[in-house]
Amino acid sequence: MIYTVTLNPSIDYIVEVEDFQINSLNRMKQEAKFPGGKGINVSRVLSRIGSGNKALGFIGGFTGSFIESFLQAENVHMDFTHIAEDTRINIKLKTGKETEINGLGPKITEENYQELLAKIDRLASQDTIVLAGSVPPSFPPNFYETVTKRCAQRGVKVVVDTSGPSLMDVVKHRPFLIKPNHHELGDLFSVEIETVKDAAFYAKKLIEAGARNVIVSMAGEGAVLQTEGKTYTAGVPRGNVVNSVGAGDSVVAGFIGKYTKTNDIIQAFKYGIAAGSATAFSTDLCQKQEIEALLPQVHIQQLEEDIK
Ligand SMILES: Nc1ncnc2c1ncn2[C@@H]1O[C@H](COP(=O)(O)OP(=O)(O)O)[C@@H](O)[C@H]1O
Ligand SMILES: O=P(O)(O)OC[C@H]1O[C@](O)(COP(=O)(O)O)[C@@H](O)[C@@H]1O
Repeated sequence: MIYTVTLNPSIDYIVEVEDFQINSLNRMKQEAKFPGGKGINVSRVLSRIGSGNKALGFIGGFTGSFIESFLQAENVHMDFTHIAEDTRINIKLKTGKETEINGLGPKITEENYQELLAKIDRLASQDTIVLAGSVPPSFPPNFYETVTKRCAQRGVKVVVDTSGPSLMDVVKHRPFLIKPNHHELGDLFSVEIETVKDAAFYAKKLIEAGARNVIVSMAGEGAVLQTEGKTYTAGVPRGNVVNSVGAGDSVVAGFIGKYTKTNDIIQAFKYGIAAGSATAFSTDLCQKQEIEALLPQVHIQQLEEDIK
């Protein structure tokens, strides 16, 4: 079974304003509310592609109830830990450009923390855990490292999609997959990543530090998969980007859902990239048929200079 963990879920409030003016009253052209948070997005896409999964994490208040009802209606399985404060609301402002304002998130108590850890400690070697998104301010900043270490010791496959320096502490515990985008990867090494070759160079550094597979997504510019021996690149499909929120999460879901079924890393990479683009081209997260329609446009190539 695949478990996703969202420490800091959100309602993603998508607001479209035409001709946005600062310092004056703007009226919305369109609005939509979706459950958000990276692990929850991964769970929603996994459910849509028929991969059994369960969403873990913290949920609370009226915002939390909205998320639970929404997920229930989509038949996403959940085992959330309930907290006292409201789950946050993240604003995604579309004004021709995409501006995001993400909330801080509620307080998580020590008791909440221990309840979640106990659930995670029940996972076993046939399971995969996806740790995705930011760590709430009231939380131990090394949480992902702690969980990766504990899970890896029991043979659980660990997937981590987060940013910041804590990622370097995670990789030494041999996670199965990490998926930074090229900005996040660049920030880790204090460099600008502009080309697929740059991305491959720094992805190899993460492999040398312990990660087993690294996907670097570069939005419309393609993606790199670095394994322990080989480097693959993917060209992304061309299309009209409608809402790229959750595109990276869809890459993770498509990859891990396909890999769990086939054990084929290249097919999984291809499916992940098609899922990312299918989400970028739609208002909400992608549907299975949208992913599969894009598959013929995703071309995977192996780069020649592989590491040993
Ligand atoms: N302009 C685009 N055209 C086609 N696909 C895109 C575009 N932007 C994003 N995607 C898809 O979404 C995936 C993730 O996007 P990216 O912005 O790199 O990650 P994140 O959402 O984590 O920041 C890409 O690998 C690609 O499949
Ligand atoms: O936990 P963070 O880093 O604040 O991010 C949460 C946000 O990321 C998302 O999961 C989208 O992530 P991506 O666009 O990177 O795939 C939103 O649903 C949510 O609002």
